[in-house]
Amino acid sequence: MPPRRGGDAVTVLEIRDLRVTYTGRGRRSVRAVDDVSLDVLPGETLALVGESGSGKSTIARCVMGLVRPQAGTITFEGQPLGPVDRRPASAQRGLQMVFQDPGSSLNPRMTVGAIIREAWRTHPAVAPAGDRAEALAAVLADVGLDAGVATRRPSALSGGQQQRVSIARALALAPRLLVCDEAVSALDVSVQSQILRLLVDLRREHELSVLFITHDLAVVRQIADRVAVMRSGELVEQLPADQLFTEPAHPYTRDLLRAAHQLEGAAFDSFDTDTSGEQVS
Ligand SMILES: Nc1ncnc2c1ncn2[C@@H]1O[C@H](COP(=O)(O)OP(=O)(O)OP(=O)(O)O)[C@@H](O)[C@H]1O
Repeated sequence: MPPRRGGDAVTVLEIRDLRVTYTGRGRRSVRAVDDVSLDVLPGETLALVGESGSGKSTIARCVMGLVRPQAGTITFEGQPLGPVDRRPASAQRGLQMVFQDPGSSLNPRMTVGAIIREAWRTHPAVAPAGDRAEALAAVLADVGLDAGVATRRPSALSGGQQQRVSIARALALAPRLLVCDEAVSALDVSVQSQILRLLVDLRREHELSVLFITHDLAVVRQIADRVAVMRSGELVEQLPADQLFTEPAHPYTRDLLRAAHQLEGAAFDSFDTDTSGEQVS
């Protein structure tokens, strides 16, 4: 099936009428995602925002095949996606995720080099044919890490370096879509900015599309082209990232912005009044 078109561009990820209800033992069920439809277009970063518990991570986990929706479809480059173990290798590899906490998503017993070689072992179709040491150094250089990092374990690295390793592991598989779930939330603000700049550069260099999940609207300004706003499992609004800050239509989006202003104070205001027109993409 050829990839479908959303406007003029082929849709990389198409989510239609997605519904997820969690049913805990002896507890009431939670409708985490309620008939959500979204598209991610080639080369764009779509930010999925909303307060804690609004269903953002559940959508990411459905996209990655880790949660099975009760209803709806997810299509990647025109191919409907099922649970992760039933996905073709090309779709498993083409869709990579970067988690919030690299400390727990990287195997602490493996060196950085072994972590990346393991990714290639799992997906031999994209493993380098020639000198692996050279390819490893190139992947690490892509994320701003020295080749010497390959012999170290994640615990010997800073949080920012660990997140760079997570991104390198994803990049090693030549993905087309990166799903980042609160990928900078655990980092200091200055390190956050470095990782966000790295993601912006990599998106351009590697022609990636990005689904970026965050509760932090200041982050949206730095990375997103478009924004989808979630509340209590429902999608309340989709709009260009610039408009989020200037003309949010939905009252809930305005509440989110107001809350962000109160939290971030002057630092957030400076984002809002920045008219330098500096491009991040
Ligand atoms: N495994 C689970 N079992 C039961 N309920 C769950 C499970 N995972 C999430 N939930 C519930 O589903 C709803 C949506 O959670 P989800 O983690 O998707 O939201 P979120 O917007 O990503 O929030 P956060 O940023 O806090 O993770 C919440 O009410 C949450 O408590």
